[in-house]
Amino acid sequence: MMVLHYFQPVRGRSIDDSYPYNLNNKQTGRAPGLPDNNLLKSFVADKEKTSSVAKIKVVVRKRPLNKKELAKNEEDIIDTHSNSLTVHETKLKVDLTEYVEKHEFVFDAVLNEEVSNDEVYHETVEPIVPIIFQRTKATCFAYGQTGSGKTYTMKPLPLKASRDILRLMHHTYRNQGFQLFVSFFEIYGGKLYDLLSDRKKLCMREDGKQQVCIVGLQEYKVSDVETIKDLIEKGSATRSTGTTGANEESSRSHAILQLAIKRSVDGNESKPPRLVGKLSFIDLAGSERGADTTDNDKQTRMEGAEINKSLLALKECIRALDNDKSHIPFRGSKLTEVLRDSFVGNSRTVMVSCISPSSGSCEHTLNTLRYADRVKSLSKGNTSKKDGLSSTLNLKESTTVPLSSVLPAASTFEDDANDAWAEQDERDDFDASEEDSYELEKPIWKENGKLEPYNFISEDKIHKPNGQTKWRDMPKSNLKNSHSDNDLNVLLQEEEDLVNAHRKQVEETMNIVKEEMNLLVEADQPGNQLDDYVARLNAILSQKAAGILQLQNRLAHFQKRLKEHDVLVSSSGY
Ligand SMILES: Nc1ncnc2c1ncn2[C@@H]1O[C@H](COP(=O)(O)OP(=O)(O)OP(=O)(O)O)[C@@H](O)[C@H]1O
Repeated sequence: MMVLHYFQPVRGRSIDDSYPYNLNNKQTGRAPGLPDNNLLKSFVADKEKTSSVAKIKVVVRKRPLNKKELAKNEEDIIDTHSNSLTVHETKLKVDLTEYVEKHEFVFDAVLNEEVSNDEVYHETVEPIVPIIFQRTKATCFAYGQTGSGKTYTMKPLPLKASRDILRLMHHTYRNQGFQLFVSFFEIYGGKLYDLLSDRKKLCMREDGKQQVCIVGLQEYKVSDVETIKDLIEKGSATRSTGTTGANEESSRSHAILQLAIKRSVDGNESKPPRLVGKLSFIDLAGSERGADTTDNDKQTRMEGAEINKSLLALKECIRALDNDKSHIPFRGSKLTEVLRDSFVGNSRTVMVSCISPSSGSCEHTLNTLRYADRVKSLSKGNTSKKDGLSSTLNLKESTTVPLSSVLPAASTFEDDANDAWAEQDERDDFDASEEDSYELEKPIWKENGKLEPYNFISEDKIHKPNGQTKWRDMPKSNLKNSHSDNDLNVLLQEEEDLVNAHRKQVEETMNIVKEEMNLLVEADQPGNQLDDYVARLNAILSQKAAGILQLQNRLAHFQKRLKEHDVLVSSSGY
């Protein structure tokens, strides 16, 4: 079956389609660092252009074939066009002759192996930098199998973004009290560690408005690019890496680097500055690492299971949004709790799907592209068109809904916009009778050096409320939530097990078919033993039937579990 995917991009912007804020625009002839202020001002003032930045943008990046792949004579099976690509998958017919199945995908942008990291930045993050000053939270994350180029793609982006943020602060927004803060942490084995503070363990708390706060996370106030570079290098060196078959420097954790823009209230520097906007960069652990569960090493197996869980939870959140569910299971994993901001309110999300071009990675590449397709379909106002032969993994057009309209009581952009500068006051409205509430610690606020850790909330100084912001532990004790979320975790694992069992069954079927073909060839030979033929055919048919029955049972069990989960979720009031 030929699987065709026809999607129209929400907004297709070619590499050269410059907009007023293009600090490095060769066509303007201006040196980098000398932006055209009039153009910048008009751009920033122009709300329409700001809102034209797509809510979810999905970009695919294909890397070149690496030495290992070339040595194995693996072929490049991906053709890229301006914003579409074709995967040429080699398959076997029943008579064992080869044929090529073409899979076509269309995304907001497709970047081929010749595209530089500068161009990746231009296409992905550069358009969202100015709107961070407009009370927006934006997230950029890379997704893809181990060794597909996620880290290679993500690593340069924060530095480029902070360079542009600082330029805006020093030119367009000069003397307006904006400050830039950097933090960097990782999620490893379901736990959070501060990469800028000797991997100090962190914990998450949530306020009454479901705003997630990472307790103990060090934020550094920065005012120059060199310092940011040092911080990024320090954090990256601290990150957990290991070796997989595909990549010697494989990421075993999800790394999250955040650039927060804050502003002092009424120019009063003694008060803690308030958050204006935030840009988060997430380098996800390899999606294929989750499948590393057969590894002999227990540690690696556990890591694989954890990564699996978080990537499945991410998929589940996307599916819940897609299916118009009122309950979005953000609490399925630490990753989705952290990513929550990316999906609610006035947020922008850029997903870069990294793919390997090699024939040996075809299955993983198709999985990555289907995942990207799914995320793309969530885009507000998406006008996806699909061929009648679309894969079942594609989404129904009618299910495309604005993300903010399906979310629970998380704060919306409208809330923020109405009272952005009074965010602190809003938090004070949190019900003081809540148990486990905490006071916001006064910031450790020094101006004597260029690198200033700004400890938003220090774990060891948390104490009971006396009128300031209250925080509480992530509501594990909330039976209603924890019940359905624990159940969800089990369900996520069962879903993955089902898909793996299905995959295995298909592989077994292929082997059986080969055996059958041989048997038929032998049956046509003169002097063939009929008894032997009958016995072997019998065995083959029994093996086929047993495989199908086993998969049917597993499927029936999973369907039952899905129903139970839905009942549980609806009975818990979501
Ligand atoms: N577009 C590219 N151009 C040139 N080399 C690339 C490109 N993308 C990736 N590479 C190289 O491929 C290798 C694997 O890339 P990378 O470490 O970024 O993969 P990854 O997806 O982050 O893997 P993991 O999930 O295991 O951490 C690296 O040596 C990197 O330099």
